[in-house]
Amino acid sequence: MNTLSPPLIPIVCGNSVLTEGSDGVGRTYDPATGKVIAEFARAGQAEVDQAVAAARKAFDEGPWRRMRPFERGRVLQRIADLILERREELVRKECADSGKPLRDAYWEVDCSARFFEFYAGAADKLHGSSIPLGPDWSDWTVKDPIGVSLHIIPWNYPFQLIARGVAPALAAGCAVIIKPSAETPVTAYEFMKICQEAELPEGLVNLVNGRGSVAGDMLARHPGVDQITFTGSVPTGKRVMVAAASHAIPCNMELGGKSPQILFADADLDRALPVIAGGVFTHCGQVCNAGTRLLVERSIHDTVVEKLEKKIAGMSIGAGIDDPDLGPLVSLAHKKDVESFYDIARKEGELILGAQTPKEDPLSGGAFVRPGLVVGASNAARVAREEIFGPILTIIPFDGAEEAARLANDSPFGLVAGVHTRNIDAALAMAERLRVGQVWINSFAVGLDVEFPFGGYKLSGFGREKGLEALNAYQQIKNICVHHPIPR
Ligand SMILES: NC(=O)C1=CN([C@@H]2O[C@H](COP(=O)(O)OP(=O)(O)OC[C@H]3O[C@@H](n4cnc5c(N)ncnc54)[C@H](O)[C@@H]3O)[C@@H](O)[C@H]2O)C=CC1
Repeated sequence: MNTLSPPLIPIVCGNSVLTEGSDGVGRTYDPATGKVIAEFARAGQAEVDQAVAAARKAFDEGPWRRMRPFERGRVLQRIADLILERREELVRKECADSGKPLRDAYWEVDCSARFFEFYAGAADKLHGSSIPLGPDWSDWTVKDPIGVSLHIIPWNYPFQLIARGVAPALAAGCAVIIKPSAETPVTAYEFMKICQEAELPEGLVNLVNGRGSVAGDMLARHPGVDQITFTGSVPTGKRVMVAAASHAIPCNMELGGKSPQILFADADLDRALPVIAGGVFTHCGQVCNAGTRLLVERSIHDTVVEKLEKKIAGMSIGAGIDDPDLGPLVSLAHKKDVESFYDIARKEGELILGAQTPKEDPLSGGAFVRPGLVVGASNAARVAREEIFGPILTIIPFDGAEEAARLANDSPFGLVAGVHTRNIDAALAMAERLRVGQVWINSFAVGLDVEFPFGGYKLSGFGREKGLEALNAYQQIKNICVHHPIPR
């Protein structure tokens, strides 16, 4: 055996582990070094059909949805425990595959365990309601699992986004198929091993690796799939919606954003600026809810730019495993896309720092970029409207709350927003006006945050993940109405 060959990640359909797929073999790279870390079997129609058949059988004939809900909860709790037992191994694998700094990978794995804990506790609390129709009638609702749920996962949080969707789907009684990003398939297979160890029924969770435009599209169109949860870009999300429409199934869409952080002059800058920087530079800006549009009250604009410039000039850049401030981007292809925005920024305003990585730079072999600030660009500029998915913060001044609200809402997206001020009345008034799915006041995307609903307005998508609201995507409501006249 050649011990130097990279490991091969299979497709898993029920109990069948397929090391070959009809769409050939893909490779995944460590973005810090450009080295291949694993190969994976790419699914075509045959494997997609097999995975859907396994999931269908598990849902239609298997024990899962007939189990008592608390027993389903116990299995989910076992998955949470196994994730925490394997924490170190998962963190290292995620670091190497996605490039994220060590502390972000710890967050990702811990958060994933929290999703399973949270929905373990929710499994036996999926109540219906009773509806009063008057004497001689009884009417109530029950919540049925929706069926086979497809999870199309992006590359930025490959493990956590599996947990975010799969945990509520399983709690609700569904069977699932996971389609990881071809950029980051490594920890999805680790998740399958955990499911096996937790003794999930055969076929309840299936793994289909492959290209989005091939395996992803085939899965989304497959008549055996009942629901889709998608996280990724707007153009791909629209393609998935068309595929879902071809067989009239519902989908949950989480499509990213260009989230505003509104900084009033009365804010405590020592508290606010680290939060603002964390909101944009975490995982090198490759976060759907990154706060990449900073709206600053004009009187403090120059001070804020100066302080942020100082902060980002001192940021360390390196391989995720060394836990730098900024790891590499996910791939060299994505680096090229992000770097194109440095040129756009120079045309639309002034780019502070953020130069392209020079050829002689020791980091130039990996997908590294330098963080940048853009000033002097308007809210209509591409750097203020498009999701760059890199470490670039666009800073725009405003005069008064009216203008701040107008600028914040003048975006095709509406995922989250941050408001930084000492005046809680002003913050709450602003929160009311913002057309976004979530408002952070004097904070931004902190904690393991599995408890509250998350999702966007406008192009950021629809449907809600996380919290108890997420369960709605995986259940359908059945109404039962009984006429039973009682002799009186
Ligand atoms: N909102 C978010 O959290 C994310 C947003 N993005 C944005 O998307 C941009 C491009 O990144 P990509 O990885 O190319 O994202 P993408 O949106 O193309 O891919 C997301 C997932 O969809 C799958 N996919 C692709 N085409 C498909 C199709 N026709 N049918 C079914 N599934 C399909 C991919 O294989 C992957 O698993 C990024 O630069 C970023 O702006 C990327 C990742 C996460």
